[in-house]
Amino acid sequence: MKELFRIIDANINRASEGIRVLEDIARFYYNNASLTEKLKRLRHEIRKNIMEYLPQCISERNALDDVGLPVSGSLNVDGRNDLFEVIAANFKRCQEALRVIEENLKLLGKYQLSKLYERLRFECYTLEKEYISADWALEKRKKLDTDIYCITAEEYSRGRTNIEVVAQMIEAGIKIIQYREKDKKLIDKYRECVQIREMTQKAGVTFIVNDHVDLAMMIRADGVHIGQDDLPVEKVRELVGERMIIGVSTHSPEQAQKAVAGGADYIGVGPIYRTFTKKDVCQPVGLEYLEYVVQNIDIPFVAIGGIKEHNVLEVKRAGAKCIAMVTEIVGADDIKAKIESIRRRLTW
Ligand SMILES: Cc1ncc(COP(=O)(O)OP(=O)(O)O)c(N)n1
Ligand SMILES: Cc1ncsc1CCOP(=O)(O)O
Ligand SMILES: [Mg+2]
Repeated sequence: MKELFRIIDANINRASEGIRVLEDIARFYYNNASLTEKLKRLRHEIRKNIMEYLPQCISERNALDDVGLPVSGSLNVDGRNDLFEVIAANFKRCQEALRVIEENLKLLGKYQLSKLYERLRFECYTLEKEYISADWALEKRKKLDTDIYCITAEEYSRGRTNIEVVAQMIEAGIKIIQYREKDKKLIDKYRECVQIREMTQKAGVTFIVNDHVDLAMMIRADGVHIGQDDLPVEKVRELVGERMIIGVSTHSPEQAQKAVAGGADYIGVGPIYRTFTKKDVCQPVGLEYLEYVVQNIDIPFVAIGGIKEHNVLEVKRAGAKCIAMVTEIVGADDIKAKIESIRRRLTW
């Protein structure tokens, strides 16, 4: 039975290390004092309660002869490159370890202590929920909290590539960029999106891909924008998961309500004015529909369609906080100067 202490020892370490990873992300990445404190308390509880058996645990420890070591070294199970995956994996690691401790304490006849580790495991489930909600709140909601939503369109970019245009948008301090290209081959869109993902990631800019859910997922975009003729938002949500932003184009109150009910994170509201940028565009919806959205819809929205420097203030005064422009920006002589000029006007 003394081998059971070896199992308990390994799992106390596993659980504490998992919590430590989560604690440091909460502390240094999210600056979340409340979660940091709760995780620290949990980590101390995990270690403190086994103290009386620490001598047995240590004497059974034999890391060098661990038959599991070569196996875990040869499995490629740690290829995580997303913070969310790291968080999810470490909660699982900790919960599994606590379960193992619990079962082995039972085998040793230590029922009271086993119950205590069961309680710690349940605390861990609750903390996971709190942690992930805090993570989403930070990662998702802030992303539409910006004035100008930029959208690419190489055919109107005066010979500049999308990459050059995006670089200038980023330099001008734009915080959200959508990749929208209608006529390129999918493989070319993919290659451009890979580059733009890298540029936006480095600059802390939110990156949305228009139309292609698969492409958005593949390049780890922050979100995807879909139209009325695309797949239903509920189904897109099932595919992309909770972390990705979903934007939905709307042209009427009914469509807005449906998008909200379906779980959209934001809606596009437009076309406000006449536009020639979109080939299959519907009639302008005018400021009237925008005003309906301002008063009745409580998710973020972006006004779009025919918006230029000369009419942007009117759109803002009708209640739009976030305004999308395609040709006015990508077609400008000097993109940075144009953005600065629009921003000055928005402060009038
Ligand atoms: C922010 C934003 N709003 C609306 C649209 C238009 O989307 P959709 O109706 O699917 O038309 P296309 O852009 O795909 O032609 C958008 N892209 N972005
Ligand atoms: C994509 C889209 N959706 C509604 S209008 C529009 C195009 C807007 O382009 P512009 O800002 O050049 O009028
Ligand atoms: Mg579309």
